[in-house]
Amino acid sequence: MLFHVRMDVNLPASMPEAEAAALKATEKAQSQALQASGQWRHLWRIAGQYSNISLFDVSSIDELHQLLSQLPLFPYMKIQVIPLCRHPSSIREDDR
Ligand SMILES: O=C(O)C[C@H]1C=CC(=O)O1
Repeated sequence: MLFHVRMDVNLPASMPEAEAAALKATEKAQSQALQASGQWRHLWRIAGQYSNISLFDVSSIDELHQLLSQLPLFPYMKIQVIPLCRHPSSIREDDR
């Protein structure tokens, strides 16, 4: 199942820089492991914002929730999820 996910990150201004840097480093490692596993299929930065657009390929909405809620930055993100299904006119075999 494919999901389009938008994540907007909002770290509190009061968070010490070292704590923010550690959170971002852990998040990066976790996101790269999920990309390597194929569950986090694409990751793009939204230009000019501390936000990303991602494509997740998981077997259920519960798996997606589990995965997103375990991200280190989860407490500081607003997340929007759009479920995707195959478009009948798509020529891409992996669009499912
Ligand atoms: O930077 C972000 O958009 C938030 C998050 C997603 C991947 C990652 O490394 O951090």
